[in-house]
Amino acid sequence: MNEPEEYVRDTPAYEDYPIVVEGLRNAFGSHVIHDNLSLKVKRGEVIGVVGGSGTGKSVLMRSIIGLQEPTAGQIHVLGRDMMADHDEDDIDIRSRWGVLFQGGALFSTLTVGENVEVPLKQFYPELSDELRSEIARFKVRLSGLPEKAAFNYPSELSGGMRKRAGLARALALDPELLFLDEPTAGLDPIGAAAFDSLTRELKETLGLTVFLITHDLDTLYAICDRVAVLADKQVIAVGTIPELLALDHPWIQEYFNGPRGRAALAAKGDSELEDAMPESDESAGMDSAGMTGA
Ligand SMILES: Nc1ncnc2c1ncn2[C@@H]1O[C@H](COP(=O)(O)OP(=O)(O)OP(=O)(O)O)[C@@H](O)[C@H]1O
Repeated sequence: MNEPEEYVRDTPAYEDYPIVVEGLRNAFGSHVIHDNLSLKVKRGEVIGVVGGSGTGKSVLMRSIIGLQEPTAGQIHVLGRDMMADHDEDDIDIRSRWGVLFQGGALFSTLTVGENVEVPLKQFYPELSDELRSEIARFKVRLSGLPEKAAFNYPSELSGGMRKRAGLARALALDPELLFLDEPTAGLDPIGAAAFDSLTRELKETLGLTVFLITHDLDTLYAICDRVAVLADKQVIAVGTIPELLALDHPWIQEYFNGPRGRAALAAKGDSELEDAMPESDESAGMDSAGMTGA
């Protein structure tokens, strides 16, 4: 099966890195999205994934959770080789992560509670209706919604509430990994900040590892332990924000050191980070390639 020994389940490296992507290639016809892309996600971290529009952030997430079959490369999730032939264990592995897709992807004909019950029914068909409904209502509350929202249809909720409903469904099975695709897109700044706090709080209390695709600089500063930057078909750098600020890659400088980046930093009010920020016309020393795969 050509599996790198160190990432097989129950080994220390698998414990440290629940998501390991190596040499990934994705292409749609002649359109190459990823070429030799590698990324290791540490257990217990919130990793932010950023990059220009169309750089393949969502395709990367879909590859990791098995919704997109890559052309080449290796992906290990929780010690499982995602490129290997599917077997019965795949049912088990899919119950160990939760996903909040862009837009929430809720079933419009089901109530919020029924939406949360969908994965419970799929993976635990033996649960009684009563217990399943009770678990769903608990997840709704855990996501910061009033319990009565469980009885609403998605169309009856605000955009922010729908995101929380999607989060409740992502948490239905007590996952170890949480994938969030642009969770604060479309939310007002107060709603976005509240969602960020909730994500951080859930990560701390539930011990989650969070893979977070975002364009939201405030979110990066507020809750991400490290940030992975997609450009040129690869992850060109991974690190803390101060580490990324020290790189002289033009996209990274433009992103973090441009007007919106500086505004987000000022809003964060972190003097240590501000000290790490180079002057806008200064090019700092570290080579971006050196950071890749950290
Ligand atoms: N199923 C598909 N068939 C063909 N092309 C696709 C498919 N899915 C994605 N693509 C293309 O792959 C590229 C990367 O898409 P992806 O949605 O991952 O970008 P992204 O970085 O998440 O962008 P954004 O920030 O705008 O959401 C885009 O050019 C997109 O058109």
